Amino acid sequence: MRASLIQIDVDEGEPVDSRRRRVAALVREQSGADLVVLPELWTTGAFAYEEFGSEAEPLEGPTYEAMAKAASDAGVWLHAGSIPERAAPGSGLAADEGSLYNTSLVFSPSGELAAAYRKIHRFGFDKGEAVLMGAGRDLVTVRLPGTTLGVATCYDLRFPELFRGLVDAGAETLVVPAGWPERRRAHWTLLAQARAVENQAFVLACGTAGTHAGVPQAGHSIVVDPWGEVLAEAGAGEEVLTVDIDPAKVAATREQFPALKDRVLGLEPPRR
Ligand SMILES: NC(=O)CCC(=O)C(=O)O
Repeated sequence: MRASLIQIDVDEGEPVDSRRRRVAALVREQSGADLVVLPELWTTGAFAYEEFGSEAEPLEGPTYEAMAKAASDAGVWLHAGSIPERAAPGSGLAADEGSLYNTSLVFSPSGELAAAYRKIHRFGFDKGEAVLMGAGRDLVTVRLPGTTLGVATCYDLRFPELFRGLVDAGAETLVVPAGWPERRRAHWTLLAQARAVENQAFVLACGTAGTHAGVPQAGHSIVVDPWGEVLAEAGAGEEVLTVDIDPAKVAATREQFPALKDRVLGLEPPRR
Protein backbone atom coordinates (compact mmCIF):
# COMPACT_ATOMS: atom_id res chain seq x y z
CA MET A 1 0.00 0.00 0.00
CA ARG A 2 1.45 3.35 -1.04
CA ALA A 3 0.75 6.25 1.32
CA SER A 4 1.54 9.90 0.62
CA LEU A 5 1.51 12.40 3.47
CA ILE A 6 1.27 15.99 2.25
CA GLN A 7 2.96 18.24 4.80
CA ILE A 8 1.40 21.56 3.86
CA ASP A 9 2.98 24.95 4.54
CA VAL A 10 0.28 26.86 6.42
CA ASP A 11 1.07 30.54 6.41
CA GLU A 12 -1.47 33.32 6.93
CA GLY A 13 -0.01 35.26 3.97
CA GLU A 14 -1.76 32.77 1.65
CA PRO A 15 -5.53 33.23 1.32
CA VAL A 16 -7.54 30.16 2.33
CA ASP A 17 -9.13 29.81 -1.14
CA SER A 18 -5.72 29.75 -2.83
CA ARG A 19 -4.41 27.19 -0.36
CA ARG A 20 -7.48 25.03 -0.92
CA ARG A 21 -6.88 25.06 -4.69
CA ARG A 22 -3.16 24.42 -4.24
CA VAL A 23 -3.79 21.47 -1.91
CA ALA A 24 -6.41 19.99 -4.26
CA ALA A 25 -3.82 20.11 -7.07
CA LEU A 26 -1.25 18.41 -4.81
CA VAL A 27 -3.75 15.64 -4.00
CA ARG A 28 -4.44 15.13 -7.73
CA GLU A 29 -0.71 14.69 -8.31
CA GLN A 30 -0.74 11.63 -5.97
CA SER A 31 -2.78 9.48 -8.34
CA GLY A 32 -0.40 6.50 -7.95
CA ALA A 33 -0.96 6.34 -4.19
CA ASP A 34 -3.56 4.23 -2.36
CA LEU A 35 -3.92 6.61 0.58
CA VAL A 36 -3.20 10.34 0.82
CA VAL A 37 -3.11 12.12 4.18
CA LEU A 38 -3.34 15.87 4.90
CA PRO A 39 -2.70 17.68 8.21
CA GLU A 40 -4.98 19.16 10.87
CA LEU A 41 -6.83 22.46 10.25
CA TRP A 42 -4.74 23.29 7.19
CA THR A 43 -7.18 25.94 5.95
CA THR A 44 -6.62 28.18 9.00
CA GLY A 45 -3.70 26.69 10.92
CA ALA A 46 -4.23 24.81 14.17
CA PHE A 47 -3.08 27.76 16.30
CA ALA A 48 -4.94 30.50 14.36
CA TYR A 49 -7.70 30.59 16.96
CA GLU A 50 -9.00 33.94 15.75
CA GLU A 51 -9.72 32.47 12.32
CA PHE A 52 -11.72 29.47 13.53
CA GLY A 53 -15.04 31.33 13.63
CA SER A 54 -14.63 33.27 10.38
CA GLU A 55 -13.32 30.29 8.39
CA ALA A 56 -15.65 27.67 9.90
CA GLU A 57 -17.59 25.63 7.32
CA PRO A 58 -20.54 23.30 7.38
CA LEU A 59 -19.48 19.67 7.06
CA GLU A 60 -20.28 19.68 3.34
CA GLY A 61 -18.69 23.09 2.74
CA PRO A 62 -15.99 24.26 0.30
CA THR A 63 -13.20 22.08 1.70
CA TYR A 64 -15.42 18.99 1.61
CA GLU A 65 -16.38 19.76 -2.01
CA ALA A 66 -12.80 20.38 -3.14
CA MET A 67 -11.39 17.32 -1.37
CA ALA A 68 -14.16 14.95 -2.51
CA LYS A 69 -13.42 15.96 -6.09
CA ALA A 70 -9.65 15.73 -5.64
CA ALA A 71 -9.99 12.22 -4.15
CA SER A 72 -12.10 11.01 -7.08
CA ASP A 73 -9.93 12.75 -9.70
CA ALA A 74 -6.85 11.04 -8.23
CA GLY A 75 -8.69 7.77 -7.48
CA VAL A 76 -7.23 7.62 -3.95
CA TRP A 77 -8.46 7.18 -0.41
CA LEU A 78 -8.03 10.64 1.07
CA HIS A 79 -7.76 11.50 4.74
CA ALA A 80 -8.32 15.21 4.07
CA GLY A 81 -7.03 16.36 7.46
CA SER A 82 -9.46 18.44 9.48
CA ILE A 83 -11.63 21.52 9.04
CA PRO A 84 -13.16 23.93 11.54
CA GLU A 85 -16.73 22.63 11.24
CA ARG A 86 -19.75 24.70 12.21
CA ALA A 87 -22.38 22.21 13.32
CA ALA A 88 -25.57 22.49 11.31
CA PRO A 89 -28.75 23.43 13.15
CA GLY A 90 -30.56 20.25 14.03
CA SER A 91 -27.44 18.11 13.54
CA GLY A 92 -27.88 16.79 17.07
CA LEU A 93 -24.17 17.36 17.65
CA ALA A 94 -24.36 20.01 20.32
CA ALA A 95 -26.71 21.75 22.65
CA ASP A 96 -25.67 25.05 21.06
CA GLU A 97 -26.46 25.29 17.38
CA GLY A 98 -23.49 26.70 15.51
CA SER A 99 -20.90 25.10 17.78
CA LEU A 100 -17.50 24.49 16.24
CA TYR A 101 -15.71 21.15 15.95
CA ASN A 102 -12.27 20.14 14.71
CA THR A 103 -13.54 17.60 12.18
CA SER A 104 -11.52 15.21 10.03
CA LEU A 105 -12.90 13.98 6.72
CA VAL A 106 -12.03 10.71 4.99
CA PHE A 107 -13.06 10.18 1.35
CA SER A 108 -13.18 7.03 -0.75
CA PRO A 109 -11.59 6.90 -4.23
CA SER A 110 -14.99 7.69 -5.72
CA GLY A 111 -15.18 10.89 -3.66
CA GLU A 112 -17.75 9.70 -1.13
CA LEU A 113 -17.43 10.59 2.52
CA ALA A 114 -16.29 7.41 4.27
CA ALA A 115 -15.97 8.93 7.74
CA ALA A 116 -15.99 12.14 9.76
CA TYR A 117 -14.10 12.24 13.07
CA ARG A 118 -14.57 15.06 15.57
CA LYS A 119 -11.40 15.55 17.64
CA ILE A 120 -11.92 14.24 21.14
CA HIS A 121 -9.06 15.94 23.06
CA ARG A 122 -9.00 19.68 22.38
CA PHE A 123 -5.73 21.54 22.88
CA GLY A 124 -5.17 24.73 24.87
CA PHE A 125 -6.16 23.91 28.47
CA ASP A 126 -8.30 26.95 29.36
CA LYS A 127 -7.99 28.82 26.05
CA GLY A 128 -7.83 28.39 22.25
CA GLU A 129 -9.29 25.24 20.76
CA ALA A 130 -10.21 23.89 24.21
CA VAL A 131 -12.75 26.67 24.74
CA LEU A 132 -13.67 27.50 21.14
CA MET A 133 -14.54 24.02 19.95
CA GLY A 134 -16.76 21.22 21.14
CA ALA A 135 -15.36 17.77 21.93
CA GLY A 136 -16.13 14.74 19.81
CA ARG A 137 -17.25 11.60 21.63
CA ASP A 138 -16.95 8.85 19.05
CA LEU A 139 -14.04 6.67 18.00
CA VAL A 140 -13.82 6.28 14.22
CA THR A 141 -12.34 3.50 12.09
CA VAL A 142 -12.45 3.16 8.31
CA ARG A 143 -12.14 -0.12 6.41
CA LEU A 144 -9.81 0.11 3.38
CA PRO A 145 -8.77 -2.78 1.14
CA GLY A 146 -6.01 -4.50 3.15
CA THR A 147 -6.14 -2.47 6.36
CA THR A 148 -8.41 -0.69 8.81
CA LEU A 149 -7.61 2.93 9.62
CA GLY A 150 -8.06 4.30 13.12
CA VAL A 151 -8.21 8.08 13.12
CA ALA A 152 -7.11 10.60 15.74
CA THR A 153 -6.04 14.24 15.62
CA CYS A 154 -2.88 15.97 16.93
CA TYR A 155 -3.22 16.41 20.75
CA ASP A 156 -5.08 13.04 20.80
CA LEU A 157 -1.60 11.53 20.29
CA ARG A 158 -0.93 12.11 23.99
CA PHE A 159 -3.82 9.86 25.08
CA PRO A 160 -2.94 6.17 24.67
CA GLU A 161 -6.36 4.95 25.79
CA LEU A 162 -7.93 6.49 22.68
CA PHE A 163 -5.57 4.49 20.47
CA ARG A 164 -6.21 1.29 22.45
CA GLY A 165 -9.89 1.87 21.82
CA LEU A 166 -9.18 2.13 18.10
CA VAL A 167 -7.14 -1.08 18.17
CA ASP A 168 -9.94 -2.85 20.04
CA ALA A 169 -12.23 -1.68 17.20
CA GLY A 170 -9.91 -3.32 14.64
CA ALA A 171 -7.51 -0.52 13.66
CA GLU A 172 -4.19 -1.57 12.13
CA THR A 173 -3.07 1.76 10.65
CA LEU A 174 -3.34 4.80 12.91
CA VAL A 175 -3.63 8.09 11.02
CA VAL A 176 -2.88 11.32 12.86
CA PRO A 177 -3.21 14.67 11.10
CA ALA A 178 -1.64 17.42 13.19
CA GLY A 179 -0.52 21.02 13.50
CA TRP A 180 2.26 20.25 15.97
CA PRO A 181 4.58 23.07 17.06
CA GLU A 182 8.36 22.98 16.60
CA ARG A 183 8.78 23.66 20.33
CA ARG A 184 7.54 20.16 21.19
CA ARG A 185 8.90 18.27 18.19
CA ALA A 186 10.71 15.72 20.38
CA HIS A 187 7.33 14.71 21.91
CA TRP A 188 5.81 14.31 18.43
CA THR A 189 8.41 11.81 17.27
CA LEU A 190 8.49 9.96 20.58
CA LEU A 191 4.69 9.69 20.87
CA ALA A 192 4.27 8.56 17.24
CA GLN A 193 6.76 5.74 17.88
CA ALA A 194 5.20 4.88 21.24
CA ARG A 195 1.68 4.59 19.76
CA ALA A 196 3.09 2.32 17.01
CA VAL A 197 5.02 0.05 19.40
CA GLU A 198 2.36 -0.32 22.09
CA ASN A 199 -0.41 -0.97 19.56
CA GLN A 200 1.71 -2.96 17.07
CA ALA A 201 0.26 -0.82 14.30
CA PHE A 202 1.44 1.53 11.58
CA VAL A 203 1.35 5.21 12.52
CA LEU A 204 1.02 7.79 9.74
CA ALA A 205 1.38 11.21 11.35
CA CYS A 206 1.09 14.23 9.05
CA GLY A 207 1.93 17.71 10.34
CA THR A 208 2.17 21.19 8.90
CA ALA A 209 5.16 23.34 7.91
CA GLY A 210 5.65 27.12 8.13
CA THR A 211 4.58 29.54 10.83
CA HIS A 212 1.05 30.72 11.58
CA ALA A 213 -0.26 32.84 14.45
CA GLY A 214 3.39 33.22 15.49
CA VAL A 215 3.80 29.47 16.13
CA PRO A 216 6.56 27.78 14.08
CA GLN A 217 5.41 24.32 13.04
CA ALA A 218 7.44 21.15 13.52
CA GLY A 219 6.89 19.55 10.11
CA HIS A 220 8.69 16.20 10.41
CA SER A 221 5.68 14.14 9.39
CA ILE A 222 6.51 10.55 10.16
CA VAL A 223 5.59 6.98 9.21
CA VAL A 224 6.36 4.31 11.82
CA ASP A 225 5.94 0.55 11.41
CA PRO A 226 4.38 -1.86 13.98
CA TRP A 227 7.84 -2.61 15.42
CA GLY A 228 8.44 1.11 16.06
CA GLU A 229 10.87 1.63 13.21
CA VAL A 230 10.70 4.93 11.38
CA LEU A 231 10.06 4.14 7.72
CA ALA A 232 10.11 7.75 6.54
CA GLU A 233 10.34 11.21 8.04
CA ALA A 234 9.89 14.61 6.41
CA GLY A 235 12.01 17.68 6.95
CA ALA A 236 10.74 21.03 8.20
CA GLY A 237 9.32 22.49 4.95
CA GLU A 238 6.41 21.67 2.65
CA GLU A 239 6.92 18.15 1.35
CA VAL A 240 5.14 15.07 0.05
CA LEU A 241 6.34 12.06 2.03
CA THR A 242 5.65 8.85 0.11
CA VAL A 243 6.17 5.42 1.57
CA ASP A 244 5.20 1.83 0.69
CA ILE A 245 3.87 -0.11 3.64
CA ASP A 246 3.01 -3.78 3.90
CA PRO A 247 -0.27 -4.04 5.87
CA ALA A 248 0.44 -7.75 6.54
CA LYS A 249 3.24 -6.63 8.89
CA VAL A 250 0.65 -5.80 11.56
CA ALA A 251 -0.66 -9.37 11.85
CA ALA A 252 2.87 -10.75 11.57
CA THR A 253 4.14 -8.52 14.40
CA ARG A 254 1.14 -9.29 16.61
CA GLU A 255 1.66 -13.02 16.03
CA GLN A 256 5.43 -13.08 16.53
CA PHE A 257 5.38 -10.87 19.65
CA PRO A 258 1.83 -11.26 21.03
CA ALA A 259 2.03 -8.64 23.79
CA LEU A 260 -1.47 -7.32 23.04
CA LYS A 261 -2.82 -10.69 24.17
CA ASP A 262 -1.23 -10.22 27.61
CA ARG A 263 -3.30 -7.19 28.51
CA VAL A 264 -4.88 -7.33 31.95
CA LEU A 265 -8.11 -5.36 32.02
CA GLY A 266 -10.20 -4.11 34.92
CA LEU A 267 -7.39 -3.75 37.49
CA GLU A 268 -8.45 -2.90 41.03
CA PRO A 269 -7.51 0.57 42.41
CA PRO A 270 -5.04 0.58 45.36
CA ARG A 271 -6.61 -0.43 48.69
CA ARG A 272 -6.56 2.29 51.37
N1 LIG B 1 -3.23 21.25 17.63
C1 LIG B 1 -2.87 20.51 18.66
O1 LIG B 1 -3.58 19.61 19.06
C2 LIG B 1 -1.54 20.86 19.29
C3 LIG B 1 -1.05 19.79 20.24
C4 LIG B 1 0.24 20.19 20.89
O2 LIG B 1 0.80 21.24 20.63
C5 LIG B 1 0.81 19.27 21.88
O3 LIG B 1 0.19 18.25 22.22
O4 LIG B 1 1.93 19.55 22.35
